Parts: sequence; structure tokens; C-alpha cells
Amino acid sequence: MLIEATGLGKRFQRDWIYRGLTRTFRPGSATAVLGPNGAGKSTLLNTISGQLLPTEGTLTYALSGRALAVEDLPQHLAYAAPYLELLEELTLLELLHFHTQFKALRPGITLDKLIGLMYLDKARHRLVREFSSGMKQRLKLALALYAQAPLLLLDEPTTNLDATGVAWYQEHVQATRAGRTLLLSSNVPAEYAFCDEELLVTDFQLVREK
Ligand SMILES: Nc1ncnc2c1ncn2[C@@H]1O[C@H](COP(=O)(O)OP(=O)(O)OP(=O)(O)O)[C@@H](O)[C@H]1O
Repeated sequence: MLIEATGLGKRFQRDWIYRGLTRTFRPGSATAVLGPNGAGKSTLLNTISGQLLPTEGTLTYALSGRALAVEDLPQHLAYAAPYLELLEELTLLELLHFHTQFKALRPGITLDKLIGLMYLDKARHRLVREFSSGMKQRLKLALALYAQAPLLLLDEPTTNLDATGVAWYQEHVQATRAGRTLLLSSNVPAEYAFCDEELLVTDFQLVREK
């Protein structure tokens, strides 16, 4: 997906979080969105995903050369973030059945295959509520990485993952990123070392309204 941000700015009450952001995000690119805690990384991802309206500037989206309205973005978007909840009252298998009604998996990926890729075979009939935080994070990531969606947004993807989990993430993000537009917010080099572009949110905080 081709995304053009032009003069993008977001303000909460009187505080500008970022301003004057002009940037093109191209299919096949992976952009690390960087900055300290509270810099505005999640706010930027939420704006690009269409969940937050920009205060000023424009965002345009195109798929295979055809303009895409922001209202139609959700079906083409996969998003994993600590603040996006899983349906924890379902078992793993129930959750996967429910989720994939709305968001198809990539060709060749069945529910069984996805469960195997997550190393959650023994947990298929367990309630997600009972999963460890690392198991929940692997599930969130797998649902995003293996969704059939040309735009992939990952907010702090290795949250709650141990060293094995981080290696798992690195393997699967590489296996699924080809051709997609990927934006990844992070403070952890192990999460974003493979990215070919970086965007430092603090570069867009010079203009503040007092
Ligand atoms: N809905 C909101 N209303 C008001 N202020 C908000 C809202 N959401 C975020 N903010 C503020 O915007 C700023 C940027 O927050 P954001 O979560 O985007 O930062 P971040 O770079 O993702 O931080 P972290 O690394 O801690 O996750 C913070 O000062 C935060 O308090």
C-alpha cells in the first residue's frame, strides 16, 4: 500500500504531538518509528491506521494504483499493539475462527498451521485469558503477521517476549514482510534492526503552540 502523509499534525488539547510530517511510505518498505516514551509513536500509528483523525494535513492511501478511502482501510490493515485487546473469553481455536471471519489469513495458512507456527498446539482448547503475557503477544503478532493485509502496523512488537520469543518474532516478521508496507514503533533495536527506513517522531516536534 502506498501512503502519502502531507503536512501531517496531531494535537491533543493544546499540545502538538507532531507537526509538519511529510513522508511517503511505499509497498515493500519497513519504517521504524522511533522516539522516547511519550514522543508520539503510537499516536502516529493510530493516525495512519485511521483510528485518530489528524488535526491538520492529509493522508492518502492507494492499493495497486487505485485510491483507497480511509473508511475502507480496516480490511486492508493488520495491527498489533499492547493496547489492542484479544477476546480473552474464547479458547484459542474459537478466537481464531472468530477473528478470521473478518480478517482472512494469507494464502496457504490454515488455522492448524498458524497454531503450529505459534507453538501453541497444546493450548488450542485453552481460554486465552489463561495464557501467559508472552503467549498472548505471540498470538497478537501471528494474527497480524499472517493476516492477508498489505498494511502492517506493529507497536512495540516484542513487548512481553523472552529471548526465544524475540527470535520467533524476527523470523516471522522477515517471512511475512515482502511486498507489504510496514511501520513499526519501537525503542528496542532488536525489534527494528531489519527496517530500511527510520522516522524519528521528535524531528516533528519543533513547532509547539503555547
Ligand atoms: N487520547 C489522548 N488524549 C490526550 N493526550 C494523549 C492521548 N493519547 C496520547 N496522548 C499523549 O500524547 C503523547 C504521545 O503519546 P504516545 O502514546 O503516542 O507516545 P509513544 O511515543 O507511543 O510512547 P511510549 O513509547 O511510551 O509507548 C503523550 O504525551 C500522551 O500523554
